[in-house]
Amino acid sequence: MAAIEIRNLTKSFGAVRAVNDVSFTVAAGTVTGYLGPNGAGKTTTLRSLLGLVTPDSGQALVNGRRYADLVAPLTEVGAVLEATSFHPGRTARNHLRVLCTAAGLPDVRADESLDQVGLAGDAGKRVAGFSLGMRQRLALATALIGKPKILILDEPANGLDPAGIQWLRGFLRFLADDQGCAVLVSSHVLAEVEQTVDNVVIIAQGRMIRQGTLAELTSDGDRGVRVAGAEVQRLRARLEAAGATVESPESGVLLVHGAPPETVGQAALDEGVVLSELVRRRSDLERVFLELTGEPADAPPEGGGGVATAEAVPAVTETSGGAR
Ligand SMILES: Nc1ncnc2c1ncn2[C@@H]1O[C@H](COP(=O)(O)OP(=O)(O)OP(=O)(O)O)[C@@H](O)[C@H]1O
Repeated sequence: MAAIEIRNLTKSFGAVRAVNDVSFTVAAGTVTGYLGPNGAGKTTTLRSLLGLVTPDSGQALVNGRRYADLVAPLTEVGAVLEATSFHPGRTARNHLRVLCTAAGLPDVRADESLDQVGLAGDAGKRVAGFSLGMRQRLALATALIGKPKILILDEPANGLDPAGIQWLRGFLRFLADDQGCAVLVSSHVLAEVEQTVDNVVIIAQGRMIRQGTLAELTSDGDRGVRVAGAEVQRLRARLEAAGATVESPESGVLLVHGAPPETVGQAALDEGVVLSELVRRRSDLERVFLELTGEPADAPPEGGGGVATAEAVPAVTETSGGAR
């Protein structure tokens, strides 16, 4: 039984079909990125898992049951939803202690959870003075209070600075690898999750477009081998004879499809051609994501309803071979 199971989930709000026949599972010890542009249906799916949205049809199950049927939900599932609100006058510690009391958990879990998310030094401070990033960490501490083995996180990186995002990546891997948790994390910013997740589920306009392992989703975007050098044209005939398709997008550059880098390198060696560059051009998840969601892959990121991308991550990653 999968820790998280979404089975043929469908939910409409009036005329808007927010989620349309979506199915996927998340296993213990893995992190799944739930990706899609704004309004894709991610939050509706996650809220269905937490019993906050009633599906029109299909199921959203945790440990094989509906959230409403869990006996001690906080010990099975922890969640961070968007726009989590806290009582501003309460300290972080008191906020969590209230939760401990309500859930029948020992008070000590409040400080332990704050420690886990790096807020131990802020336990006695009022939440009113917390930055957005600190609130996100507090929300995560809230999710962890019952030591659940399932984490459902809606855009948890919102408001975190680069160091905070780095910390979150490591923390999610720790939860999956060391604690055996099943982690489902939504995002519309690919760069936030692509270094963290094992599996990816992509939705757009309520429909699931693609799912698979990160490796599967990035390997099928092979964009050829780029080879450069003053005499590189001399390789063309040999490569074409080997069955490759060769383009020359600019002087001194060949783009080779249908041949691995080794074949291109061997051709250069055999012909005695000096190379200044030899790289396998491969799509990263971002390019795959943009293509799948119907956005022009080379377009700059849009604001508003578009897909956000991080400036630090180029739209095209060029690697010199090797599986990621
Ligand atoms: N309670 C609601 N009432 C009416 N429409 C809703 C409601 N919740 C979601 N929707 C609509 O359903 C669609 C999917 O929204 P949802 O919040 O699930 O998407 P999302 O992928 O989480 O987007 P975002 O990243 O912007 O939160 C959107 O068109 C949204 O306007």
